[in-house]
Amino acid sequence: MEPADRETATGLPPGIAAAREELTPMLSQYADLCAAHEDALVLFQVGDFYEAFCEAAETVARVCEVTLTERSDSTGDYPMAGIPIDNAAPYLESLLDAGYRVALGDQVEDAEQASGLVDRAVTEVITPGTVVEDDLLESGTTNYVAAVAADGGGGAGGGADPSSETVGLAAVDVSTGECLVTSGDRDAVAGELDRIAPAELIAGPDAPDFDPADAERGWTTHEYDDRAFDRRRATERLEPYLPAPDRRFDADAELRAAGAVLAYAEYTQGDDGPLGYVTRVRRYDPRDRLRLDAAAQRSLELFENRGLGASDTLFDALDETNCALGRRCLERWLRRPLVDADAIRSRHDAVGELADRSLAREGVADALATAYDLERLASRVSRGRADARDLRSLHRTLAVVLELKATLAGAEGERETSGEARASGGADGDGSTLPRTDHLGDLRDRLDELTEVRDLIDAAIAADPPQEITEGGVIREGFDGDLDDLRATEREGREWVADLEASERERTGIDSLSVGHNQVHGYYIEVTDANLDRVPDDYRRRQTLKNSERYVTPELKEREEEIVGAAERADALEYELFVDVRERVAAETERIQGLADALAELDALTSLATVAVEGDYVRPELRANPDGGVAIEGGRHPVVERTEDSFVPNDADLPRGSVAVITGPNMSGKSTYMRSVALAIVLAQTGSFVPAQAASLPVFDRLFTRVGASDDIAGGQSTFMREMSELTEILHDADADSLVLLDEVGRGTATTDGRAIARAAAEFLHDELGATALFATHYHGLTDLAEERERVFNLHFTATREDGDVTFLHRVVPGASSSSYGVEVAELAGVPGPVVDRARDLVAAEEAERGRDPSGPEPEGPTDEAAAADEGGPDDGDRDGDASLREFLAEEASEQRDGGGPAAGDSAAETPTEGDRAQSSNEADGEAAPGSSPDLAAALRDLDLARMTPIEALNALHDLQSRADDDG
Ligand SMILES: Nc1ncnc2c1ncn2[C@@H]1O[C@H](COP(=O)(O)OP(=O)(O)OP(=O)(O)O)[C@@H](O)[C@H]1O
Repeated sequence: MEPADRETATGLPPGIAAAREELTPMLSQYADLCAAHEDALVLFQVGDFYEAFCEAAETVARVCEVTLTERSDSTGDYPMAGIPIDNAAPYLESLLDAGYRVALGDQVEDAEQASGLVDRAVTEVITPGTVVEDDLLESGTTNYVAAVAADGGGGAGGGADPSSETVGLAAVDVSTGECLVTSGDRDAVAGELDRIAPAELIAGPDAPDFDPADAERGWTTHEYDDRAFDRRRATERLEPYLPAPDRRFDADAELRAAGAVLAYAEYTQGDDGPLGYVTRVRRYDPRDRLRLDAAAQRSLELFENRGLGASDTLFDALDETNCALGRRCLERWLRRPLVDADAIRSRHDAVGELADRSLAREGVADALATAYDLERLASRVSRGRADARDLRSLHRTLAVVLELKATLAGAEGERETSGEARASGGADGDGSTLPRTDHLGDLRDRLDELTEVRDLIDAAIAADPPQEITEGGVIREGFDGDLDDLRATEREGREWVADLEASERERTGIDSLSVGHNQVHGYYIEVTDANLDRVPDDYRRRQTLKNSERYVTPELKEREEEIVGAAERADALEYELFVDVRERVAAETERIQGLADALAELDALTSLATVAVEGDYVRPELRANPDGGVAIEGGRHPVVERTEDSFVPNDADLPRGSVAVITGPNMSGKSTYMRSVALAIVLAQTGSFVPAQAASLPVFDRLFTRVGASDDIAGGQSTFMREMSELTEILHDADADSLVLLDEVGRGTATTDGRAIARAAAEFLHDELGATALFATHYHGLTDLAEERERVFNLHFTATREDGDVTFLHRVVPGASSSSYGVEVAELAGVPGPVVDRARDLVAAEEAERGRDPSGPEPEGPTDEAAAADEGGPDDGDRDGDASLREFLAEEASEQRDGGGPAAGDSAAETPTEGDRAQSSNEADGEAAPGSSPDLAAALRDLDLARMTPIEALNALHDLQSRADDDG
């Protein structure tokens, strides 16, 4: 959106401002609301429509694709555009998507009762982070608005020392009332923001810049009234939410962020005072959870998958939840796996119990599937936005609680027998009652039946009420005596009218006489012209039609007034009674939210149990010894196994603090293997079972991943620089309680530099940090680290060649790979024979060159040769120089990127230039083969392999092949 466009559409549109003095009272009211909401586009209720005027109208017409019309009054003509209130959601969504905040200027008094201009006020400001409308929200995901504030150190322009700075972060989900508060240094808070993934971020005056320049961060950032971040104001703001707020937080920055985010939330909800349903303002410490930053979440494809289908994520593999509450809970759990071993075991207990007892599990799942979104219902009730149908939904969900309790019910004695059942293997068939574990037992206790609320709704609200709450039919008969009397009067009156036709026909002898009703004249008696002579004296003419006359009688008039009066009073009374019932339910918001939490957890656990059973997962044993490592038997990748016909399980045995260097051909399964190990950790610490035959796992505090540049391209932003800054972060922050995954680190630069960086990083991880690490690499020279370092060992993947076909076994085996198979893989992919032959020659030439000229581009050093000698594999020469086709070309490409000059770190004097290299190769080759025509060779050299995805590389090879065919 153009800034100019935003300026004229939000706040007071210039066209209205220009005419401000002459405006009619209604447009003047519009102008006032616009002026009070400078950062929002005001939609102004006029009857059944939301209207906007002048420049704002133009924006609404364009964004919502509605017609731009004109409003003309005595003061002039104004462009106008409107959207129907009944079906506003899709239009509001378009405005939000276009980056607008929308203030709803609603009529706040009954138009019929208003004397003069109807009063209007902004009842809600809809913003991406604070929407509460179900139509605009995804049911299974949380929607946070967050605020950041900073104490000490350097703020945005402060220039002081950022290391002494504490950044406070508060996030609130306005649709459910959840509010989280934490603090840390800049990086920690940036990590938390990635985890929370707010839809909107508001920044305090001194907050560091967390602008999502990085396209992967989806939130919009904007400034909000600085005063909201003031310590005193924030304290006052927080008082209704939690007593003595200044003693509840660890840092002023937390308190100020929390005060500001709630001020903003209140503002968007119409500035009507504290939000009664925000009852759970919780402070947390990020260190109490497994820390997974955005890079780890992304590369492990927890919630997003760029390569495969969008639904091929870990979350999708785990999501067998039955209701929106459970889905959001599971998402929260997966974003913040636990680090407390007892808490993890407790979840495993519950999952195990639910997994063991299929009938009970299915019973729980079926019951939960009928539960409504209690959290959002509770917040609607509390905000006074719930209608009678919402209360009925609440009632139905409370009935589910009874069912669940019955399913989970366990007599006290049964818990004792459960110990025996588990000890004896626990396979007790089914039909036995849950719960046997403390965790499920506690959950059952937390399932608050809320009997009073259920009974109240049942007694008060009609079984199938209309959506509208002002037009009657909402309150059940028998709930209120006065209402019943009024409805009886109305009913009797209508019955009297219904009988009137028959009695008047009899009295007058007019068989065609009829009784009817219309909006304008009310009840009438209609007589055709042919019978007018028989009309009695007490009939008063009301209306003359073409062939008939309509009459009333004094009694009919009286009855009509009685009926209308009773109906109006009954409707008004119903509304009052409804509001009263809603307020009484709202008084129990906290209990309803407590129940919602319990249902959500139960659903998440049931989902994990279902996945465990259906996916053949095993309960991981948590290492009691804090120094224990990872031991997985027959581990699988939970997402890849769903897309591969035959997934090959692999073992993993990683002592604590060890570094596994993993080599093997492209596509052999290195990345998949490393991720399987990391995902087992994430799953286990989330409380899930893991896809393996057996697993014994430690509890890690942090999980870091760094995947090669080509695997992580996001909108062209992946650069070697970024790769290095992520590596820096890992080397800075990882420790003995971290699991680190490094996938082809260093491949975004020249080979010499890349392998040097990879080696140095591996050494540092091992020597200085003691982190447990998996390190996949094509730099075979790295494998000799195993000889030099105590806790470094090699693993590799192999391929077999049979009848010219290479088959990837996807099986991990100890030791270093003997070949990178780069050229073979190229051949397999269909690269033309002459290109493959030429590549082999180039490999050989490079090795020969290194052998001849010790001052040439840096070989791996003596350690490489030692390893090669030890290994004695079939392709020892390969290992020495990392001379796969791919790397050679990558080196070429990176040199070319650097302007055709020597790669960084190489000696300028001794590195051949691009031209030299091409020439010498041609000379070495003698006659140019068809495939090595200068064009083709140049095209091959031009390929920027370090920046290509495998598919792009294959396509490029395909093109080259076609060209070679043409040449040939
Ligand atoms: N254990 C396995 N069982 C079956 N198929 C597997 C297994 N591991 C990997 N694969 C398949 O092989 C493909 C390539 O695996 P992966 O990306 O892990 O290879 P890689 O060795 O990391 O490749 P590169 O070095 O090119 O990055 C996967 O997409 C998957 O389809």
